[in-house]
Amino acid sequence: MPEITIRLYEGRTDEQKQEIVEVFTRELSRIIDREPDYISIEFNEIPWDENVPDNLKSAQSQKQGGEKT
Ligand SMILES: O=C(O)/C=C/C=C(\O)C(=O)O
Repeated sequence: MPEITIRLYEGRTDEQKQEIVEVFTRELSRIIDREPDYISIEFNEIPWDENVPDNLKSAQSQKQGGEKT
């Protein structure tokens, strides 16, 4: 079965992951002409390191700030 494994930093939102699943499933299905039900997407969430992007750091700060109020 076609399977995609995506490495992502921890902290990506459920909405982002859902969109990734929808887009990658749709596009792989289209490209290989295979029903979407056969396609599997796995997320491999990795700890932050020195390369974590600023937009993810900002999103986490805003989220934590929002949780405190
Ligand atoms: O380098 C990796 O294996 C993974 C990187 C992940 C990101 O860049 C991200 O989640 O933005």
